[in-house]
Amino acid sequence: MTDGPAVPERPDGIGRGNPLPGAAADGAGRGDPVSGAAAGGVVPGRPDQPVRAVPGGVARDGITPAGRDPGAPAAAEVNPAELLPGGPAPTVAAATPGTGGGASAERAVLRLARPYLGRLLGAGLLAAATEFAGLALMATATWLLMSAAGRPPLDRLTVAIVAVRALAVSRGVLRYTERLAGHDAVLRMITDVRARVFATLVARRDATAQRTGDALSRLVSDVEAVQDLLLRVLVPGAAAALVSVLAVGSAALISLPAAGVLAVGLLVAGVALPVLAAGLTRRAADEVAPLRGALAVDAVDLTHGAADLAAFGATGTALAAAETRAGRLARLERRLAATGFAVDAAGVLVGGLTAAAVVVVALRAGVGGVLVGVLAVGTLAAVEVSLALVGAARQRTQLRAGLARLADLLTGAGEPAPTAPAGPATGGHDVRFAGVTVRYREGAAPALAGVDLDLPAGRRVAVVGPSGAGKSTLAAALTGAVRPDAGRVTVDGVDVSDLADEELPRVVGGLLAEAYVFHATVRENLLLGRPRADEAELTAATRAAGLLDWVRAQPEGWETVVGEQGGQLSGGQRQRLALARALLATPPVLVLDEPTEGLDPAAADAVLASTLAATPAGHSVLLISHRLSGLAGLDEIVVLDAGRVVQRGRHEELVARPGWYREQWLLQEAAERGYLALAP
Ligand SMILES: Nc1ncnc2c1ncn2[C@@H]1O[C@H](COP(=O)(O)OP(=O)(O)OP(=O)(O)O)[C@@H](O)[C@H]1O
Repeated sequence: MTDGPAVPERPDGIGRGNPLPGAAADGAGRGDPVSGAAAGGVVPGRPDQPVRAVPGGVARDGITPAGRDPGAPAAAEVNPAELLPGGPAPTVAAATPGTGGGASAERAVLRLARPYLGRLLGAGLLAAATEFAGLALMATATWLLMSAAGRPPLDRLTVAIVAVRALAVSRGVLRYTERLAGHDAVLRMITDVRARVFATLVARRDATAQRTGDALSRLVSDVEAVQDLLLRVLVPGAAAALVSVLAVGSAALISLPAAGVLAVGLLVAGVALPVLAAGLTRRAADEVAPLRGALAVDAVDLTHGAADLAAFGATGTALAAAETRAGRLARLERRLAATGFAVDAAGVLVGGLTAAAVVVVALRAGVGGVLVGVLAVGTLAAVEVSLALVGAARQRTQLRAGLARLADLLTGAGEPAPTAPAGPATGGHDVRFAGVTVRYREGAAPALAGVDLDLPAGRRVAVVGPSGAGKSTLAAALTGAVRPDAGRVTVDGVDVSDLADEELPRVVGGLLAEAYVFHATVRENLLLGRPRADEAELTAATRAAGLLDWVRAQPEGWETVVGEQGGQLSGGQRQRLALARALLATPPVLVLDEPTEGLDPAAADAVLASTLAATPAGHSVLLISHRLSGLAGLDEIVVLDAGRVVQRGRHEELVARPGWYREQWLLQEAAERGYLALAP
């Protein structure tokens, strides 16, 4: 707080509703860098359950405000597609969340590969050609060596010699082009996927967007799972299957029975072993991706929250919890590696046995010595190629969890539904709180108790009151982050909870607590408010928020990068940037939770005045404020205390009456003028 000693301090503010795109608090809530004690719930003085976010707000102690379905999908107010250079994303079909539905998650993710299908197919064919060239090289070289042992005339060997050279060279060239084509296709695709994941995370209102470690893991590991799925599973898997068929066909030209034995060996190596490998590794693999995500969260929490953990004497406990998780991950990875080695060894055995069986069968079928050698070596090479399917199956199993998480994310919030405000929303809406009671926990004192409030179109109301009075809960009830236990919050007569997730943000929006500023340019941060805003609109909003002079003073102007979490800005500049973004969105019902926090009194007055002036006439404003200065122009001021409305009226009426408002106003006035000693 910067408003002087007379202004009550805020509590840590956990549970502040935050329904805006990009306004997700980085962690559990205001002033809580420990992100909900994710590292095992170790923060003293806090319940040991992790903080859980509900759409639009974070519930402490894993308790969702009564009545709110924690599983309800969050709406993406910003259309992620519009943030991307490539235009709208292909729709991702529903994947079963958290699924056993690895295949459906795969399908959902693979839909993203559609634009790159041609390139991927090319890469697959090149991979098959590479493998087949290797197989043919082995077989031809064997024929050449064995034939040469009989010292035939050179011209009988010439074709084979040329073929060996050609195959050796072409194999290298093919391998190179296959890698080039495969990586080119996949890197193009995952760049796109990563951008979509980022945009989706930005737009989400739930826990995913609140946990930077988890978000990082999604952006890195889960997206890499897509890369691995294509490069290490599908492309080599398809190539191995194709080459196996070609190998059996080639062997059949020499001996049908030998080809039959080879087919059986290839089926064991290419089908049975992969199924076995997948089965053996599935359970451990399913645990690995979430554990990696949790460890990433631990790392972020331990780093960002180091000072707080140390201050609370909780560093040791937090480290121990993270180490336990790391130990579990290491054990799982060791188990996966051991299983992998065992299956690989079985694969080598299958290769040897198949080659031996092929030799026996070929000899019995009367195949000549040189060709038996060719069949034996060809079999070894073919089985080796098909063993790629074992690796692919194992890899696929390990990717399931990451892919499912990714599919969940993109399915839940990545749909390019036209939820973003395309331009200034016009027309006002009537908001009404009728007897609203909110209780965060059964038996606890209500955060709001029977609150009535009218906010018709065009009206401007301030909600003030001491810390913990329920001001933010009031805003959260309006944004749908908290559902009342009793009473109703309605917009144009429709209960807020009956409005579709994407409907409400079109009507109600603004600046809520701890708006998040992204490690991006000023322009990009602002465009979250209105993706298609033009220069004039950016300028107007930034001017109203009191940030325009600063932007103009920067050498990079709008393109100034603001640093991670807006770290290269002062607290006041961050707040103004967030405010400008909220103003750009121009929701018909503008909620402003402490819009001038972090600004000095003069700047706060100026910014509040220009903000109110910038709000279109028909739009209503719900202003939550600790500062009482600058409220004189508002239609109504509602004073909350312990969840109840204790005073209401216009500024001049309230300062004339004894009560909390008058006392605080005098106190703040005195404090701001530096006359604290004279205050009553
Ligand atoms: N998610 C939550 N879980 C449990 N209790 C909560 C939660 N959020 C708020 N509360 C409690 O509800 C009451 C009202 O909190 P609220 O944040 O609405 O107050 P406020 O007036 O906005 O306070 P401040 O001005 O300090 O931000 C407080 O007692 C607070 O501890």
